[in-house]
Amino acid sequence: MANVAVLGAGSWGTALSIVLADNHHEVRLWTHRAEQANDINESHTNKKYLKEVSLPESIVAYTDLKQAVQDVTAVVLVVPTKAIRDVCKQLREVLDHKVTLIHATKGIDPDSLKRVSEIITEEMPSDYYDDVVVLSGPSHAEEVGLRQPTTVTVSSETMKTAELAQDLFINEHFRVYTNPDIVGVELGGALKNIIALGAGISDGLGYGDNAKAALITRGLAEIARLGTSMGSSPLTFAGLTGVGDLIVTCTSQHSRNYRAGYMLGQGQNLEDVLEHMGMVVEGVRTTNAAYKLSKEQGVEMPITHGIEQILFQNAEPKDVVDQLMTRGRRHEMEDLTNVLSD
Ligand SMILES: NC(=O)C1=CN([C@@H]2O[C@H](COP(=O)(O)OP(=O)(O)OC[C@H]3O[C@@H](n4cnc5c(N)ncnc54)[C@H](O)[C@@H]3O)[C@@H](O)[C@H]2O)C=CC1
Ligand SMILES: O=C(CO)COP(=O)(O)O
Repeated sequence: MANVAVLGAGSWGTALSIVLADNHHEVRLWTHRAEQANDINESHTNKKYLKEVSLPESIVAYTDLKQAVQDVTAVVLVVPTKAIRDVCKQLREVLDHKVTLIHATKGIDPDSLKRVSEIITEEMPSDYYDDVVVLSGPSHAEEVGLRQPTTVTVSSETMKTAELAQDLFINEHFRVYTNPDIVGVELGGALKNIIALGAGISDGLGYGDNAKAALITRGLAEIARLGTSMGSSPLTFAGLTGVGDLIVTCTSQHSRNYRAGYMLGQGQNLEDVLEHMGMVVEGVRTTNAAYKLSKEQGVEMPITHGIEQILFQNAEPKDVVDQLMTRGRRHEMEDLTNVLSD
């Protein structure tokens, strides 16, 4: 069994640590907060981020990054997108051997417009890993922590590295598939958060299931349009990291993006909503990134543009829905065929 460092002790880092501990790996869960490390090591809980789940004793929290990564076989990065570059900078100072480098973060950086694996590749010298592996899919931490059936996908440039990650995580509760389309896997995981904000907004406005089904379906069409324009396979968006993650995030009360959207739909302002959440709502920054990417790639993304207006231009959610509903007429089959032929 392996020694694995998990960097980021939020809800997802903690849930993934449970999966690894169940697979008999020695898990070093790194946090930059001493109080949280004490909570994990003394009471075997992570109260703020994954309450009501008790952690296996083989998960040990560290605040010293050098100690956390000493002699580990794999490093799993699970901090928010905003922190990835900084954590990689710290990691490269202390890592002194080659590891399997995995990330489970879902976002696009609005400044560089880079995917998370691209940021990691920029910051981490290539002699420390073969390829970066992405782990993504429909997987709320709250359910993974309770060992409820969950499926995810791992992806990297080479199948061999993806399979190393698959071996580390797969068990009877947590089924791990591989997919070679790293661009599509990362974009699906990041972009669905925008549509989940929209689904929450729609429910917050009091609209019903028809509206939500429309958002999910037309949201998937625009995710696939941007994804294929950036080199993804359209098929990936029919898989776990595409429609799978879109469904779970748009329909689950666990989703922070959905819940933040709901509060926005009810009329609260963004600053108050984010303060209330106290956990990362990746869709906010990713909306900004996707808005810029859609302009750069010349791809139509009306839902993303509408959500950008609500988040950053003070647009009224109801006006944005009205705008979406009264756009010029479209031919559905033509839209879908364009994605397939891109
Ligand atoms: N929560 C979930 O169910 C899932 C989350 N994800 C993704 O995982 C990533 C992390 O999300 P969560 O764990 O849910 O977030 P969270 O808000 O629960 O926790 C984030 C953690 O990162 C730490 N952190 C923030 N900045 C840091 C820095 N500069 N250095 C070190 N640590 C830092 C925080 O202290 C906190 O422990 C996000 O990209 C999210 O989209 C993916 C799948 C499921
Ligand atoms: O990515 C997730 C589930 O697959 C988690 O989504 P939220 O960040 O919206 O909670």
